[in-house]
Amino acid sequence: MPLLLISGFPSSGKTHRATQLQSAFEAKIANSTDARISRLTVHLINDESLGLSREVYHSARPEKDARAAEYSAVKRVLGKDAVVIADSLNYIKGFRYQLYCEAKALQTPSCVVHVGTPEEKCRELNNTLLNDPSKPGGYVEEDFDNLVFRYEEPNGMTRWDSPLFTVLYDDENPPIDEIWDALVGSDGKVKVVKPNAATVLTPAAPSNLLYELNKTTSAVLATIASYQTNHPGEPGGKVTVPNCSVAVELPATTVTSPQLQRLRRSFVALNRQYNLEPARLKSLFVEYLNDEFLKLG
Ligand SMILES: Nc1ncnc2c1ncn2[C@@H]1O[C@H](COP(=O)(O)OP(=O)(O)OP(=O)(O)O)[C@@H](O)[C@H]1O
Repeated sequence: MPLLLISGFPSSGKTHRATQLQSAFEAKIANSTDARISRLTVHLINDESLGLSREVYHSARPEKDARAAEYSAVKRVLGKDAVVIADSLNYIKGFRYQLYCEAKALQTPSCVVHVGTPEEKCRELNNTLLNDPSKPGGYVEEDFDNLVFRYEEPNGMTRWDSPLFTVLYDDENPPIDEIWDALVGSDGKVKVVKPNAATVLTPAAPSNLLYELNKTTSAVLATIASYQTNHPGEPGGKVTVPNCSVAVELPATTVTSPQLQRLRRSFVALNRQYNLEPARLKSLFVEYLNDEFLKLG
């Protein structure tokens, strides 16, 4: 069932918002006369529920393990009659993308709540937590700075970060009804997301998937390179890709070959674990590029 991803700076108030949403959702479920809704439960997954300390963010390996723990915890409950609130930093775009794919593969909606507390306020809250051993949380300064530096802000223009709700520190409550509507639907209609051919998980990944991913994405880059060669000094433009229903929409700024290669590599890394339909690879990559180009302007 639906997935709500919370994302925000360290000590920004993510758990504060997650518990507000959890209580509000539980009240809606308790008051519903629709059996499809009244059987739902709300699962809050965060560092506390997973027994993780903030120290995991001090070095790469434990942090990676912590993310893997969150990922499996979300996956474990996602298919059940549950509304899952993933209340963690969720600061890496690729990680949010993977969770989005998990939800989509189960034909269930997802959305992102960005806790938009400014950095200086987060620092103040963080210092208060550090000085109060009776409360959980608080990051040592070096980890706090590092996490803020690496934070990849959600972008509502991308499919995996939308719908996106931003909650400011002074907002008394998040937009609960709108979020509920995005996840569960109004008027007792439980939402079902149309599966995307690309994200339906099939039992066994084709063994040549990595080969196909590399071949297809390289072919798309070759088409873009040839377009750029034929249109020197002209950024922007629409590139028709052979045998693909979607065209590449180049941004107004010039995209260099290393930039394109970087995007290609991240697409391959993100998707190599999914059993993607080879026929959909090309359009999926083009859609991914277009999403990324939108950010370049
Ligand atoms: N909007 C707010 N209004 C009042 N208090 C808040 C608000 N946001 C956060 N706080 C307080 O700030 C502290 C940190 O909040 P919280 O634990 O929710 O942050 P977090 O983002 O979940 O932290 P972490 O990054 O460690 O998971 C808590 O004491 C919380 O009560």
